[in-house]
Amino acid sequence: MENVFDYEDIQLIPAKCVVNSRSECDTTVTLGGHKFKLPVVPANMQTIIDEKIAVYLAENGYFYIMHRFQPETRISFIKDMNSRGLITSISVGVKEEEYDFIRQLAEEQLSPDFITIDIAHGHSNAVINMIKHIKAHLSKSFVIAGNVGTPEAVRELENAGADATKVGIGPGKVCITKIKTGFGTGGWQLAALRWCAKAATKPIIADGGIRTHGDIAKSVRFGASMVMIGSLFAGHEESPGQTIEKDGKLVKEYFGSASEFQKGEKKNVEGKKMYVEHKGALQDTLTEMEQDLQSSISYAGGTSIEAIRHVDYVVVKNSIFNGDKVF
Ligand SMILES: NC(=O)C1=CN([C@@H]2O[C@H](COP(=O)(O)OP(=O)(O)OC[C@H]3O[C@@H](n4cnc5c(N)ncnc54)[C@H](OP(=O)(O)O)[C@@H]3O)[C@@H](O)[C@H]2O)C=CC1
Ligand SMILES: Nc1nc2c(ncn2[C@@H]2O[C@H](COP(=O)(O)O)[C@@H](O)[C@H]2O)c(=O)[nH]1
Repeated sequence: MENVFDYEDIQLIPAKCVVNSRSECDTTVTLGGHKFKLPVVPANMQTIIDEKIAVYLAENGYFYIMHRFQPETRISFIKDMNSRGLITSISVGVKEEEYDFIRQLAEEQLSPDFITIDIAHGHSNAVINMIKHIKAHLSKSFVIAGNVGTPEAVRELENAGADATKVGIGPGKVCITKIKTGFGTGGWQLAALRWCAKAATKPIIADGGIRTHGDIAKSVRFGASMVMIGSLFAGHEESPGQTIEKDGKLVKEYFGSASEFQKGEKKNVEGKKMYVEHKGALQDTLTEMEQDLQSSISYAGGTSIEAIRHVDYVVVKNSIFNGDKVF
């Protein structure tokens, strides 16, 4: 692979503006036949989403993916969302009991709108077999499979029946995969996204490494239909997890799904725990993201997300922040 780069190495080049106000720019996106307000989904992690946030997001037109770390609650979650007329979007793993779970959903005629297979190393027979199992039992569910970091993996999962693939191994804020294993897309996630997107025939979700709202536009430019974000969504009033006071400031915990805190044991740990600044209301962040993306669209010289996909860019190796701290 030549010409690797990451989010902070890239600047998109402005094109002539065609709107009189940024409010004319449309940030909506369609995935799996459903229209969402933003091409953004909060990470399916236990300190990022819970049932209450899922309901809020679905009721307000945002995409969500519920995590899989309280497996016994998934059926009642689906029934509750169905009773409210809301989109159902859950996660599964690949262990034997997950096969039974999919069979149970089919028997109870509970077909989630979206099922995400959430595995660290998604380029595997374990994921391919699970995609086929879901498609055999719940043919109407839109299957998102991951995580992967190569075009070969994208092709194989798409060929197995995945409706979308999720790209990103190791770029996450609480990820230590790159340090513990030496593998992944950490440090070159945006280039990996472009590499994968060239092979993809179905939507790609870019997962991990987004540190600023501008990184959402950059992801779209390099082939993402949607981005998954953890750290920017951590620390809100509504976020699950403990709030504590540190050096006179309120902070909230954010931990990796493969951390010791999540697993309850020190085995194959590839995630850590950190504290992030308390950020206020979730909706304020969503609103700011929408405004910033509207502005991105205006700089792209268009009126919709599509305009961003075609802009030129320059590589300014590690220099765009010029030593400035972003947040
Ligand atoms: N996006 C990312 O960079 C990463 C994300 N994560 C997140 O952490 C959570 C836990 O992930 P994961 O450990 O996959 O889930 P699980 O603990 O549910 O493991 C799933 C299955 O895959 C096996 N497995 C896990 N890693 C590997 C590997 N590298 N090679 C072969 N088999 C493997 C496990 O067996 P065994 O444990 O016995 O090996 C298990 O049978 C997920 O939410 C995932 O998204 C974790 C790491 C990286
Ligand atoms: N290597 C690990 N990656 C993890 C773990 N838990 C979650 N994740 C991934 O991170 C993103 C969120 O990234 P962020 O940069 O936006 O904070 C998440 O969607 C997962 O793909 C983990 O324990 N280890």
